[in-house]
Amino acid sequence: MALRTPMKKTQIGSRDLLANGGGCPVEVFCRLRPPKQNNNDEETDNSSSSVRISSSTELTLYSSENAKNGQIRESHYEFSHILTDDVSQSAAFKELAIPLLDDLIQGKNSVLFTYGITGSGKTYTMMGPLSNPGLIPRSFDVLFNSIGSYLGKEYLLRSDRQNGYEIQTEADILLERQRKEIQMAKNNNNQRGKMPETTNTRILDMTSIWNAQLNENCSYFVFVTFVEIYNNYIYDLFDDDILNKAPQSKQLRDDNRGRPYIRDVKEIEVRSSEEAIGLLNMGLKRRRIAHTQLNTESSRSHSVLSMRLVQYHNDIPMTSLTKDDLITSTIHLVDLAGSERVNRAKTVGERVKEASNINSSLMVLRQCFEILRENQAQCTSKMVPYRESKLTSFFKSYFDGEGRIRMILCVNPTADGYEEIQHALKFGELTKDVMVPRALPPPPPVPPKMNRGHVALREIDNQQQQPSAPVLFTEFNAQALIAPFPSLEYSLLDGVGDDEAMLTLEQHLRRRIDERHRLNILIHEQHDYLHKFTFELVSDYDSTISDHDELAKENEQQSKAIRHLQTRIKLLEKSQNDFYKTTNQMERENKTLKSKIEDRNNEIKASKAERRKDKIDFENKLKIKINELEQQYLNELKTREIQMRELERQHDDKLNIIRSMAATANTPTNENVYQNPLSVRKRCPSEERILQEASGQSPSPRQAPAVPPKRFRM
Ligand SMILES: Nc1ncnc2c1ncn2[C@@H]1O[C@H](COP(=O)(O)OP(=O)(O)OP(=O)(O)O)[C@@H](O)[C@H]1O
Repeated sequence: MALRTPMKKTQIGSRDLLANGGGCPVEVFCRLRPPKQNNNDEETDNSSSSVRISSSTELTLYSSENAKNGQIRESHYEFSHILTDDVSQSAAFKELAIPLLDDLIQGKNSVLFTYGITGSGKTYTMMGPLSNPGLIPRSFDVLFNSIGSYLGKEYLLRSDRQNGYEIQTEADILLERQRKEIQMAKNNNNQRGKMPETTNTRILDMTSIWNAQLNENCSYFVFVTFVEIYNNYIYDLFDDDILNKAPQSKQLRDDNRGRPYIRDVKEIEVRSSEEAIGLLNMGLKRRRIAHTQLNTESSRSHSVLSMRLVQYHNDIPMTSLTKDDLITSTIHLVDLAGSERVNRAKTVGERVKEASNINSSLMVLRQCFEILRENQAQCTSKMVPYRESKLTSFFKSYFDGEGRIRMILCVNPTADGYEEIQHALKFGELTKDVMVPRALPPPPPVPPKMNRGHVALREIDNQQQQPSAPVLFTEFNAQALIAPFPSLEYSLLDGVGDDEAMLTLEQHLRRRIDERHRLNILIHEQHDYLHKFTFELVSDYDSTISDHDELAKENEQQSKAIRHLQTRIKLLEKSQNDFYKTTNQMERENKTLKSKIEDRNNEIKASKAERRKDKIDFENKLKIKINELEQQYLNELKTREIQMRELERQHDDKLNIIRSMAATANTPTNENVYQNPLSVRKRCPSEERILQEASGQSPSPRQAPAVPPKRFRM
């Protein structure tokens, strides 16, 4: 049984491989960002440095501000290749990613980092805008242009979430398909009414890779994972959990071959580049939402997109396909967080913690490269501190030769300060000098020749195998090795010279030779079995040890957390006691205040009752007074009436006198004189006055009766 996954054990020893000429350098590319077109751009104004390219691999950095001694500062750097600011996205992709995709199809692994200060163009290089896509979208395009016609049966493979794949039965495949269809229907329902996202404006890369390893007789499967490392915690961007206010971080584990993987990470099979980009956009959207919820910045985290290609030879019938027949290869595309220092970014509070976490993880990356370089240059074996950050722990096996490492150093010469650029360039140059063991090519994806009998046998084998039994050990046959070997029959030597005896001797010797040959093969086979068995045992042992270490670490961390929590509980208990005391005190004060309020309320009630009584007294007095006044007025009114009547009567009298006088005046004078002696008598003064009034003369004004004004007392 062949172990066909292209994995090289880390325990083999990177130094041995390097010593045997199996090393290859970390490739570092420098990509310069063009200045912004806008002339008012602040970045251009603040420029304190400039870059001059001397050749396709060398550049010089100048400072536009003089150093203390008055000299212009300059420093010189060399890289694997320099991509000037006029290099297009498509050209950059061809230079940086096509060789890695070629490796991927050949079953080899690789990792590509973008490193640089914030705003230097890392995300532009990785993702790019829709109209000018970067490495990730183009990689998906080109991968599917190349292997799209040879995709294997959908859902045949499923990630076991432990860095491997399970082979699904027909029933599982059907179930999975139904599950996905239901999910899609749900999504469509949710999407109904919403504006569709505009993905149709994306420019597609039509490049396709052909290489000798692209075997048309193979079936290919593409899986994707997308995670971010933020504050030294790993979060799965495909996990719905990421949208929670407190998303769960994922743990790193070593698989049974010593390769680190993210436990329980969601690995999704994709069938086209559109599907992959859709997923990627969903991940980025979730990342933005999660960071908005947590009030953090997404550019302060490292993001890792992993594309995994799984292949197997079509000659292997699906029913007898096993995990060992699968060849897996991966490209990790890593967009590192900005490498600026805390002071430069003017960070405060939570941001300082973020910045120092970023700095420390980038610092550990730098230290790993530094120590690797030192170990290689001086033949020392200093321990490389991979485990000090999640980023380096995850890529540990790459430093030991699991695959090719490339780094793109992004630089914005017109905006970033001289020292910051110098820092980044120095890191790039240091990295370039590091050698990593060359990844061993995987065995070609050609299946062992099997006839129908073999296949049938294999299926019977599969049925008989206990799932938990170590497969290789069951194949070890010690009995066969100690089976009796035909001994040399010396009696046959007696007949030497006789043709027949010679023939018998020859046959006997041939049998012995054949038997020896068969035994040799058997020994080799058994040796191989034992070797692999031991290898698996060692791997198991290593992973158990690393699990144990991890658990011990976790245990220690949890004990620390428990101690911390106990201290907090004590503090909380103390403050709770204080709180109780204060509450009791306040309750007492509250009671006193309540009784005071009650007294006051009683006083208020009494005073209200008194007032009400006063009011009633007053109203009664008022009524009496009003009655008195009414009586007084009525009396006065009566007096006036009497006076008026008197006046009226006097008036009538006067009128009568006037009438009689008028009647006297109209009769003949003599007769009247004789008949009415009054007509000649002298008139009294009142008659005189009445006469005057009647003849139109104004009488002297009469005095109004002097009535004093009445005053009312209430
Ligand atoms: N090669 C380039 N050509 C044109 N524009 C570029 C290039 N590189 C970067 N830019 C522009 O520069 C700006 C900043 O780039 P980008 O967001 O990629 O920086 P970054 O290094 O990823 O920053 P951060 O660390 O904050 O994520 C963007 O507007 C981008 O469009």
